[in-house]
Amino acid sequence: MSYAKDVNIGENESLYMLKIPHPYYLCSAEQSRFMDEKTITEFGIDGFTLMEIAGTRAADFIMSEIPANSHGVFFCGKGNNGGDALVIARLLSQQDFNITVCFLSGTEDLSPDADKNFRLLQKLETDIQVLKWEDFTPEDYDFIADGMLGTGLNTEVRALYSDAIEYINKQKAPVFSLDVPTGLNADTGQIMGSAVQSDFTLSFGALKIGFYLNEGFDTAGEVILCELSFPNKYKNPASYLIDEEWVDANSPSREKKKHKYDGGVLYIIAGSEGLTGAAVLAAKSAWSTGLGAVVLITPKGLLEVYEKQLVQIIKKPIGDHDDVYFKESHLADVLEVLKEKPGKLLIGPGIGRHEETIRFTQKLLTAFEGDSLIDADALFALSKWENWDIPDSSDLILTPHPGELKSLLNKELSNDHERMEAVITFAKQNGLTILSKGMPSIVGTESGVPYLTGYDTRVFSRAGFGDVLAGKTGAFWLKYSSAELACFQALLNGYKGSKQYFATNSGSLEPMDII
Ligand SMILES: NC(=O)C1=CN([C@@H]2O[C@H](COP(=O)(O)OP(=O)(O)OC[C@H]3O[C@@H](n4cnc5c(N)ncnc54)[C@H](O)[C@@H]3O)[C@@H](O)[C@H]2O)[C@H](O)CC1
Ligand SMILES: [K+]
Repeated sequence: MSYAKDVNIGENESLYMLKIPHPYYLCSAEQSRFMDEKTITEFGIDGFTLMEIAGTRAADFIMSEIPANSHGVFFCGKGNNGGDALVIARLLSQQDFNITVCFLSGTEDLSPDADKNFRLLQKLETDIQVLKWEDFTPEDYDFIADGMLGTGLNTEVRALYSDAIEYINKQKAPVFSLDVPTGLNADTGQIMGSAVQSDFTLSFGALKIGFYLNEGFDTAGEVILCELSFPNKYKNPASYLIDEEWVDANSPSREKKKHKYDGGVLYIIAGSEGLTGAAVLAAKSAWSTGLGAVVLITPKGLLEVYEKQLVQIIKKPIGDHDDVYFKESHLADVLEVLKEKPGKLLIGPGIGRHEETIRFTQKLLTAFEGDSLIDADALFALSKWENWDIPDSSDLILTPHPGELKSLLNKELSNDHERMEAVITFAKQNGLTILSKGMPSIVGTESGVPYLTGYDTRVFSRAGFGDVLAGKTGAFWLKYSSAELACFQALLNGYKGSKQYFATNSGSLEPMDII
């Protein structure tokens, strides 16, 4: 796509640059205001024109959803968010919609562009009903437009606004929020006292990051981007949305990477007595990507389990017949296996938390001079390790769930915005990639750029999905050589699998359903 931005995905991976189309840029309210202001003052498209474009795009979308002759009520604040609503009200009234406009803070104190649009509205010959919230009498409206507050929200919503929000949230009619659902913090996704529960959020100029954090996902409804005329040079996103289209476009084809992919082995150190299921799921999901060789390294006492369940997978038993978890005494033999062929290591699913296993894990990570994906119980071992001593030449992917992340950082994270900030800092400071599982899942990178999932990840919260994700991430890491792309592909693979499953099934999803 011609309007793509180059993003360097990290020094070690500077082989290629990620091309991410603008629809997947996520901005803060501040960045949104910055683009708006620069376009007006420096580039030279005035705010009134931007408002007309925003309103026109939004009106087109509403008309694609709502039949003409419908009756809509437009709730307007006194800022530019209200101005957007007034443009839409004017345009729809010209298309035979029946329009009621309701002002939350009167009409005396409107922003200059909102005021100009109010005057234009009054010039029309169409019959538009204008009133104040104090005089508002509920009717059966066919749809509701929320133009009360946008990126200008700066505190908890005040009275009158909160009353209107309460009214709107009780209605069955579809709600279109302009730019941001009123009451939602566009940066953190937190609800500022109360917020409009939208069916559609028509986001102007760029998607807001808050739609994907905390309560944002359940508040914003379906998000539609209405592009504005911001020059690309003013676009400086806070984050990016992980999307199939751009991820696939950035993933080198198998043919091109054939030598690397076919040459690499995914070594999996997983499983212990009572937790063999984790090893089975990780190995099966890695194998299902089409990877040439998956090697499961296991304590010898568990070999029988895997011989039955993992027919295609190469098994390397270590230690004695009665060993059912990894011990320090296994270290030399495991390192020998890891030297057999070039590849990457996935360590952690189901290895348990025995003292000896923790020491084994720490010593192995010190001695192994290769790339490692550290998951589950191996993350626990990492969090019990004051000063990690892992070779600088080893690239790392960490895949913690929220609890594991807290132990790793030794820090309380009270919400997803805090989690994102912590992931950004940790990945950058330690020069590694983190796939922080949760809703949203957040990929933190060496370069400091975070990437967010934009779909509902809650279906993956049951036991076993983490093992599947780890197996796929490890396999895609070999396939694409990029830690970031591996995380994106593994996340999207689960999403696609769940969509396929729910297309023909109902009820709950099992980890095996997405392998
Ligand atoms: N993205 C863009 O570039 C464009 C955005 N447009 C629209 O403009 C708004 C932002 O407009 P702004 O005037 O800055 O702010 P708001 O309309 O969101 O609100 C400001 C208004 O609200 C009062 N206020 C703030 N907090 C509260 C509160 N908690 N309770 C009650 N009232 C509050 C404040 O005092 C102000 O008076 C953006 O979202 C877009 O919709 C352009 O139209 C196109 C370009
Ligand atoms: K709004």
